[in-house]
Amino acid sequence: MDAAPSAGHSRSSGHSSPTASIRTRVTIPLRFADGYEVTADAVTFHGLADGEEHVALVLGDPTATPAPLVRLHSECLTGDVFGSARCDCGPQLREAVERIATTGGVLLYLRQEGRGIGLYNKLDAYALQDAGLDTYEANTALGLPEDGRDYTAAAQMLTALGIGDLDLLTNNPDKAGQLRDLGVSVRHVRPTGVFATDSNVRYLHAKAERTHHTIALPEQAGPGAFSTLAG
Ligand SMILES: Nc1nc2c(ncn2[C@@H]2O[C@H](COP(=O)(O)OP(=O)(O)OP(=O)(O)O)[C@@H](O)[C@H]2O)c(=O)[nH]1
Ligand SMILES: [Zn+2]
Repeated sequence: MDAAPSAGHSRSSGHSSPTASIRTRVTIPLRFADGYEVTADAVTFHGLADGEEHVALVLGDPTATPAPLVRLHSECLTGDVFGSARCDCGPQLREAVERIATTGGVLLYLRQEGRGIGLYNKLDAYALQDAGLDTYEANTALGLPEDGRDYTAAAQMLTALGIGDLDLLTNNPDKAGQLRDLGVSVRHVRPTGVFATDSNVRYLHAKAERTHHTIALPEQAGPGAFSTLAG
C-alpha cells in the first residue's frame, strides 16, 4: 500500500461488501529457510474492496473440517522476507503455514504493510521508535493511524473461497471483531505462538498493552518465556 490511509479505521459493518471472485488458482511448492516444505494453492481475486493484490494460500484440505483454520497475515517485508527480529511476523508466518497445512485451511497474505501505513512510513516509525516512542506512538507522531487495517477484503476472499465457519489464528482481537462485524462466522480464536527476542520484546509489550493482543507479559514469566494466553 503506497498511500497512507486517513486517520482511524474505515471499518465496515453489516454484510454489504461487494462480492469478489476468484481470478487465478495455481499450485506453488513452498520451501522455507529451515527446510520445511509444503505445497499450497495460491489464489488471486477480482473485485477486492481496497484494490490491493491480496493472495490466499490454500493449504491442506479446508473442506476436511467444518471450521478450517484461517490466518489473516498482514504483510511485513522486513520480518517475512528479510528475517528482521524487530517484530514477530516471520516466525508467525512460518508457524501458521505449518499449522494450517496440518489441519487444512487458508492463509490470507494481506498487503497491509506496517499495519496499513506502508513500508516507508513503517521505517520512518522505526526511526522514531529508536528515539524512544513505542510502536503505536510512532505512527501517531507521523500523523498516521495507530492501526489502519480494514479486513473487508479478507471477508470477501473467504466468501469467494467458500469458507463460512472458521477458526481464526491470531492474538489480535480486532481481527475476529472486524470479521464478525462483516458477517464471517469465527467459531474460535486460536492464539499464535509468541516469538520473543531481545529485539522485539518492547514491541510485544506494546501490542499486549495498547491493542490487547493475547500475549502473556514478562512480569509473570520473563522475556524468554513469553506464551500466549489460553483462549
Ligand atoms: N506501523 C508499524 N507497523 C509495524 C511495526 N512492526 C510491525 N508492523 C506491521 O505490523 C503488522 C503485523 O501486526 P502485528 O501488530 O504484529 O500483529 P497482528 O497482525 O495485529 O496480530 P497477530 O494476528 O496476532 O499476528 C505487519 O503489517 C507489520 O508490517 C511497527 O513498528 N510499526
Ligand atoms: Zn513484522
